[in-house]
Amino acid sequence: MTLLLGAIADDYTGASDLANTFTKNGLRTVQTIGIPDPDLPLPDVDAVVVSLKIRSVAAQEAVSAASKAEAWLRARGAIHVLYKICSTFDSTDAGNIGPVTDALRKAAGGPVIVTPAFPETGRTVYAGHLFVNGVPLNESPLKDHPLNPMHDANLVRVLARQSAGTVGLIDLTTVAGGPDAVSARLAALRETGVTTVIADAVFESDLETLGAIALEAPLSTGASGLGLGLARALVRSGRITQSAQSVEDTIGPVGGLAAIVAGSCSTATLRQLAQAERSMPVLRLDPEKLLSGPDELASAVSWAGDRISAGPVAIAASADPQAVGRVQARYGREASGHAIEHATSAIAAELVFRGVRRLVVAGGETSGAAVDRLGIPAFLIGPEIAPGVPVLRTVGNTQGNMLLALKSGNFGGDDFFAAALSMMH
Ligand SMILES: Nc1ncnc2c1ncn2[C@@H]1O[C@H](COP(=O)(O)OP(=O)(O)O)[C@@H](O)[C@H]1O
Ligand SMILES: O=C(O)[C@@H](O)C(=O)COP(=O)(O)O
Repeated sequence: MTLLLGAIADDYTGASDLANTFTKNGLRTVQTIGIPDPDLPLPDVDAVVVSLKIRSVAAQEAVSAASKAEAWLRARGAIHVLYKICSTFDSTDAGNIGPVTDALRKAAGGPVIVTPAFPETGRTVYAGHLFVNGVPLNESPLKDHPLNPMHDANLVRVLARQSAGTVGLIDLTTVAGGPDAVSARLAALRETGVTTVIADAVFESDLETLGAIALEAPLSTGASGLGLGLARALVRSGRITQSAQSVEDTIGPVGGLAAIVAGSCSTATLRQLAQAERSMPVLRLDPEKLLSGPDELASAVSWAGDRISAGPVAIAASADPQAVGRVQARYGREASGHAIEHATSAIAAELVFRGVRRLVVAGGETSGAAVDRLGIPAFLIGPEIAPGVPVLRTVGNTQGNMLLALKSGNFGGDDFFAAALSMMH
């Protein structure tokens, strides 16, 4: 397999978001789960997004996994590698955006452009500060994230705390000045020893400028907005010779039963579950019971078994910040997160065992755990359900063709679940 653009995503929902962006912008793209087995039958593509589950692991583990993925992508011809992070910069002072970018930039030089801007979903960066739907990051729902609550909107500061290098800023005026202005600013920052730059971006045109400059370097770090800029720059460069196949042709119906499993506690997911309750059976798991033994899991599977042949069902661990806080106070943040991911992934696997072939999973970590448990090695990218969330078709899994949607916690409108199921046949 040869490719032009490589990406390493720090979680699986983020990977499907980026793969969707690449596809929409003209690149034939496949999403792999980790480094694929050499025997896995993958189509010819322009871009591969290697999905890792490294957003919330120890920094050294993240660096090691990302470095191996980068070596694999470069060995297959990637002229540029994008380290795909969350558009809400999900991380802690221990990492992992800084440590992974530092490790990958060692071979790549710098300064490396970093921007989580993704205007289509309301993520903009101005004066180095991240806004989520017009609200500073630290005032947005991300302040209550169960694993990485974000308390500082100043990304230069946030990245500096988790980076061994020196972090600078390319401001919006410079970006609006176009590629030459950005290049000149990068050269000036390089002279002063800056290794990594947060780049402002408010409009897609800003990301086109940044993508064009980033593509001239071996590495960048960002969300789907930067992915859009890179993809468009690559298409403009004339190096993409075949048009991306119509996404509807890529997938096709799979039949089977349908279900939703949710572990995301994001505001958007909570609203979507409330809306789903009006049209389908929704089981709210009791996290305390989930954490204290196998009974809650078994009764969830039996609840679904009684209903699922009549139509889609949803099973959710999701809870509001107060309830999440109570669980975390009792069991610890990481321990409760992992235990609930374990439970939701076990439920997803049981549902698939009972005939579910169309599965929507809400939550990044939740999706990672479920996809790993199902042993899915790769996905083809189908039509977009909502910005950042495509229909995915499995490749190389033992259960036969399945359709999945991996929904990032904060993505999708209130009717997302019904919209997703209506596109997955
Ligand atoms: N009721 C709950 N109490 C505490 N933690 C929970 C609860 N429900 C889910 N979680 C955990 O919260 C985390 C949500 O993260 P994730 O799946 O990445 O969602 P998002 O995409 O919204 O960030 C997971 O680790 C999940 O297991
Ligand atoms: O960039 C984004 O916002 C998404 O692609 C993403 O990574 C979201 O992560 P989760 O909300 O944890 O799914």
